[in-house]
Amino acid sequence: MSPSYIKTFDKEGNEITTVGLDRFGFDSRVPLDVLRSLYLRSHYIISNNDTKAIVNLSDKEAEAEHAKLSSGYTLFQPTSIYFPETASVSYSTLSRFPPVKLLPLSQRKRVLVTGGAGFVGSHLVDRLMLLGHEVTVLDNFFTGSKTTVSHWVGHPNFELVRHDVVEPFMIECDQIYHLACPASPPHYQVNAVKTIKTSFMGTLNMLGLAKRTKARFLTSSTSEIYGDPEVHPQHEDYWGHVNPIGPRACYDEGKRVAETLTYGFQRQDGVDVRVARIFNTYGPRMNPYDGRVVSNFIVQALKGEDMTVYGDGTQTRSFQYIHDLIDGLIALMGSDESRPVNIGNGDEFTIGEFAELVREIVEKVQAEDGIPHQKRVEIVHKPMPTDDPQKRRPDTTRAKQSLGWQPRWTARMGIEEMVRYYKAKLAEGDL
Ligand SMILES: O=c1ccn([C@@H]2O[C@H](COP(=O)(O)OP(=O)(O)O[C@H]3OC[C@@H](O)[C@H](O)[C@H]3O)[C@@H](O)[C@H]2O)c(=O)[nH]1
Repeated sequence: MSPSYIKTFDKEGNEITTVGLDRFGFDSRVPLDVLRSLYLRSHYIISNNDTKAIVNLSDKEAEAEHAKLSSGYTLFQPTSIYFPETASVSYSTLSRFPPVKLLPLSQRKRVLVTGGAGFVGSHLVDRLMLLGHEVTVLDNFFTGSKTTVSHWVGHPNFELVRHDVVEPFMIECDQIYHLACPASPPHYQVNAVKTIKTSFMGTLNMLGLAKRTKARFLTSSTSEIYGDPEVHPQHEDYWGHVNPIGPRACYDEGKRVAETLTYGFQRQDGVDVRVARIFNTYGPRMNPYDGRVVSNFIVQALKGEDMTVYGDGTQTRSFQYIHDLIDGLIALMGSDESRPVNIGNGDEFTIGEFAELVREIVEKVQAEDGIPHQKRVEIVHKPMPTDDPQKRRPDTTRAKQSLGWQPRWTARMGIEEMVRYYKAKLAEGDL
């Protein structure tokens, strides 16, 4: 079956054609097709596993394939041509940028996104750009990549700056989304001192900037501030259960002190703050070697390798799709809610169950694309990492009451889209 038949339905069974919300006098909705056209490039859209057949599509055929998924937006695609004989890629710049809203100056915000070239940041940048804002991305490219936002380079509303937030940065802006920090346990543990320095000094610098410019400041906190929780599900008034000297502490405690700093600046200096506690999130543009569970499982299953469950697989997580998170972040920034808000999906899985779900979805997508069934991949067990939380599920009552926000994407729908994204990267030789 070709991707043209992909339809995405929300938890109530209604088709999802737009993402974003109409809240607080601000309509942040954009068509899903437009977003997809930014992360599923034309040669990524494939209908079989024969790499030569894919790359030999003429431009017109490739556009037609792509149009099935992102109807009407092929004009705005960069053409990246893969040459299998030499394993090289030829990139072109966009001939035209996707149309962005023409906002009156009074509504157009100057938005700074730290970590804007990361997984979450790049999806936020896509939204803010399409909505007509002026966006500056700060990134040191430690875990982020220029390719995630390269489709906006050259646009008059967009600026990309290589900068590490541990150093001060000056700019005039109206809003700051502070996302900069490695988020995957193997990445944030590889240089623990740098991680805590980023959380502390990076947040200090950005709060200083918010104080000077009177910008509204949103910091990306995490479910990890609850540690290995004794309260389930986790609501925002729970203070958490964190090992302050364990290998995860650089991140958990770093984010906790970032929250403390944020509310210090609010009380002391009147800075207008927002705190999003983000639960496990996945989606396209996650680095395939990021090391977190969703990307690991999908890439392993696609490559026919053993899927690695840590421990006995009875620990739980609740996974949210990237578009739901971005809806929540934009709604929170626009709202009057200055208390911390959990942004996450309440659908909880044991990691063992989740491995089986991912395996089943990968097999389904492969069958639809005519890939002959090979040997079923095995699920194997590896040692449990130290201090790995045993359970995690957000209580999102506050997000519902204060933001009118609830997640719409089911794990099945989100994983299926992410499988297609990685499958295409694999076919291109990019995995
Ligand atoms: O290959 C793998 C990877 C991970 N896992 C397990 O899957 C669970 C989830 O692990 P992840 O690494 O994806 O994420 P964690 O929940 O441990 O941490 C995450 O929490 C929320 C965010 O702030 C961060 O993105 C990240 O720190 C853990 O129990 C982990 O042990 C596997 O079983 N196999």
